[in-house]
Amino acid sequence: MSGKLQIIKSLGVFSQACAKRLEVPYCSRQLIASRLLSTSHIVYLEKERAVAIEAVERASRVCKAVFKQLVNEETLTKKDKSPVTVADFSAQAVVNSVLEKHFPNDPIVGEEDSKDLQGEDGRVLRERVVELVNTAVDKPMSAEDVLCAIDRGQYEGGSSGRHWTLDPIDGTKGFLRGEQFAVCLALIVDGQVRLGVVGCPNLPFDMSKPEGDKGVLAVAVQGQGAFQRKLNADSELEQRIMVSNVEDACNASFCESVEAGHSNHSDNAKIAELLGISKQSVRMDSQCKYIAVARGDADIYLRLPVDSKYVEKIWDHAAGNIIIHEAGGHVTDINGEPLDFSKGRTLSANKGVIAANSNIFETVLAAVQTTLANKY
Ligand SMILES: Nc1ncnc2c1ncn2[C@@H]1O[C@H](COP(=O)(O)O)[C@@H](OP(=O)(O)O)[C@H]1O
Ligand SMILES: [Mg+2]
Ligand SMILES: [Mg+2]
Ligand SMILES: [Mg+2]
Repeated sequence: MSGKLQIIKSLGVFSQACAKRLEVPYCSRQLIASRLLSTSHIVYLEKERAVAIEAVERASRVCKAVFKQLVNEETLTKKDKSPVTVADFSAQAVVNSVLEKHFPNDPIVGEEDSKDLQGEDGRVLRERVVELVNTAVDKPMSAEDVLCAIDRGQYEGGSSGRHWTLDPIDGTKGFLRGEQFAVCLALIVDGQVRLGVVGCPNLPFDMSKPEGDKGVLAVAVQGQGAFQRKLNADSELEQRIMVSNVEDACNASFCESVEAGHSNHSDNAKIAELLGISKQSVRMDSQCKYIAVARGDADIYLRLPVDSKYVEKIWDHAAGNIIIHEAGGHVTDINGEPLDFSKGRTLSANKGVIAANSNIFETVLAAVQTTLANKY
């Protein structure tokens, strides 16, 4: 099939799928299609999008099941890190085996590895993980299969070809507290993030109804906008999400990590003061912060370095990064540089992260640079 024919064929399916999501009338669909035909960088990842959603939904179910058991056994405050580790490993095995089934040649940069599950020392943990994984996959997996699936995440990443990056539970501490955490999966092609899916099991679907339905799945493909749907719901209906349109930074609200060790709360506060922000920051774990900005619940996400040594990991930012961009916002590091996902497993070319709606981004960046002048 010629390149052009392939594009047209893809667009046919794209507009059907897109129309389902957007619920736009046919004439608007034609407009979308003609706009896409006139651009030179059409990215069409319908299968990848569907598979990534399935993988994230399955893994999110496993995480919720682990948490329910913790609560039921009243072990949440007593246990050490191992229950989380069980969920982390299980979620990574589930996502990686879904990816392997559909894209056997795609390498994966995943946060976890199977070291702690090996040998006699890892037996108890391993058995628990194998049991959990088998509640979430179609074909039974042996212990060896599970360890292998986890270790498919050892890819070194880089600037050429395509690979996935996975954070099976982002916001481990939030997960343990029963607060926000996220299952985050992204596809990187030639160093650029092209697709991101973030499952947020504890995030209210509608922030104006904090006690209402919880569980959000946010998804974006480059050039196709950002959407949210209910996580693990019967309906696949999607709503387009957009960043806020706040124009004056002093009216903005910002979010930051709960953990002061992950983002510098005192520098964040100085920046807020410089911008004339009077609203209290919203503290939240995980890439749920990116989703909060992408759908306008908050206007700014600040992740300022705590020390000069820490290097951010690609799985902590890839999915959130594309969702913000596709929702109409901006993301850079503290120097105004785009996050560079082509350097391997880490964001070694970047320091810190700033995300905001496009209206106020430059003002926020200027305040960050004034506050941090020569610090890093
Ligand atoms: N010193 C540090 N600075 C910034 N991020 C850090 C950090 N130490 C750990 N992290 C990362 O912060 C992530 C959580 O971010 P947040 O505070 O926004 O919830 C962790 O992801 P995991 O929970 O997946 O391990 C971890 O990768
Ligand atoms: Mg993480
Ligand atoms: Mg993690
Ligand atoms: Mg971790």
